[in-house]
Amino acid sequence: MILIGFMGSGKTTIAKLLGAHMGREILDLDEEIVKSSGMAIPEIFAAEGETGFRLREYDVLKALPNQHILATGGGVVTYAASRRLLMEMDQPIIYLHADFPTLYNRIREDMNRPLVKDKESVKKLYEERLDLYRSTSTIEVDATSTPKTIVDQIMQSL
Ligand SMILES: Nc1ncnc2c1ncn2[C@@H]1O[C@H](COP(=O)(O)OP(=O)(O)OP(=O)(O)O)[C@@H](O)[C@H]1O
Ligand SMILES: O=C(O)C1=C[C@@H](O)[C@@H](O)[C@H](O)C1
Ligand SMILES: [Mg+2]
Repeated sequence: MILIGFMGSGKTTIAKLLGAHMGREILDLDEEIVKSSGMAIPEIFAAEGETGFRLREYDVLKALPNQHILATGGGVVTYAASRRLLMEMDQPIIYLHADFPTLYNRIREDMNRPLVKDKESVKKLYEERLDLYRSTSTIEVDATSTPKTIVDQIMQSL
């Protein structure tokens, strides 16, 4: 199972709960990138730009085992080759959808997300990505409810 969605939609949070609920291992793509590069995400962006980060993200994704619950990074759908890899994994792809104000409130204070600068630019990213999340996913859930409700909704939709 693969979780996609904008920053703050709860991919990491929900993957942990789902993993515990289903007794399955979880992997977090952002964490795997940090492990394999030995750099924090803001450091990768500073040294190599978003382009370098997307290439690393693709390489790590390509090497991951398929049977885990995978929490992706918020921008993985913006790189066509990574999007294709996700779709080829032949797993349910769950899109955690929330409105922009809810997401912005969750991520505004977190310095670990280099693409979160001024509110308008984050909103633009959100709008540009909506169609990508929808066309990449097989299931869409409402990510504004409580984590437990979201997990229940995902379990029912499988
Ligand atoms: N359903 C929810 N209700 C309330 N708060 C939530 C919910 N899901 C996540 N959060 C909170 O929102 C913040 C971001 O969550 P999380 O890190 O899981 O998002 P993410 O989708 O993995 O983000 P990123 O793309 O940056 O990795 C955290 O502080 C988390 O506790
Ligand atoms: O939305 C994005 O483009 C990103 C989201 C995070 O999960 C990280 O993958 C990184 O900060 C980029
Ligand atoms: Mg995350």
